Amino acid sequence: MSDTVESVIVAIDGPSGTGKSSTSKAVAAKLGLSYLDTGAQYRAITWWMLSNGIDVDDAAAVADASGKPVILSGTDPSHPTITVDGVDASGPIRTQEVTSAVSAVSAVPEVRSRITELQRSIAASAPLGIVVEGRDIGTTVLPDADLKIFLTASAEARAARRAGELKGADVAATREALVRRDAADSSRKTSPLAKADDAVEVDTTDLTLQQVVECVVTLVDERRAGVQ
Ligand SMILES: Nc1ncnc2c1ncn2[C@@H]1O[C@H](COP(=O)(O)OP(=O)(O)OP(=O)(O)O)[C@@H](O)[C@H]1O
Ligand SMILES: Nc1ccn([C@@H]2O[C@H](COP(=O)(O)O)[C@@H](O)[C@H]2O)c(=O)n1
Repeated sequence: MSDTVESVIVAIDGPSGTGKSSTSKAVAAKLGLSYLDTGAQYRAITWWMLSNGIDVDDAAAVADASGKPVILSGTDPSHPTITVDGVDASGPIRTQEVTSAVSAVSAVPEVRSRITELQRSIAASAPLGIVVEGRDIGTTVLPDADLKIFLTASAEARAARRAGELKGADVAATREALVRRDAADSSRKTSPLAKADDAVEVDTTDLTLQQVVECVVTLVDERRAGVQ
């Protein structure tokens, strides 16, 4: 009998604020896997467009420029990093300006094909496996993932979580902004936010983060043991 553990690929998708990043980082850390935040990559390319004077509502201009920035993602779950042209982008990609513009940029097919290629090559080179989180990982980026999870939560719970993070933010305005972003991400033509047919749906509304992490770790263990 061998002691080697086979590499595993876990895809975690879902709308904004459902807990994808927190869950994915914790699961990857617990299982010794790499971690990739694909939303950070779309934010990074959006930040580059804004910084370089590209009109993000001009899809042709965004498409033309989409090959220019060099985006690098560090995949250690305890210290994920992202750089654009060698510059640390982890702070700037979280600004309101980027959050408001990212859905327009991520809807451009040339942006998606470039970032998807990057994501696949990162996943293929993860030594022990990887947890990749986003909107289209199970449907488009890694359709052969060993385990696909689709996280959901009520808009109220998600808004309360986000408003708690952005101290003093108005919950109703936060709810409206995340519902608007989800609608844009779900309705774009190219690989919209969607649950893969074979994904396990986990409603996190009434679960603590720890409960969600335990649930996903159990599902990974079951897949590794060959349980369906
Ligand atoms: N099950 C949970 N219960 C309570 N709070 C949670 C839970 N999961 C995550 N959170 C909190 O909700 C907030 C949003 O979580 P997180 O950033 O992981 O979501 P996300 O799905 O990655 O969001 P986005 O797609 O917008 O990046 C964070 O403050 C996180 O600590
Ligand atoms: N696989 C993905 C991941 C993200 N996006 C786009 O990026 C935005 C930001 O994502 P966060 O997870 O950081 O909130 C998101 O709203 C999508 O527009 C995507 O298209 N595909």
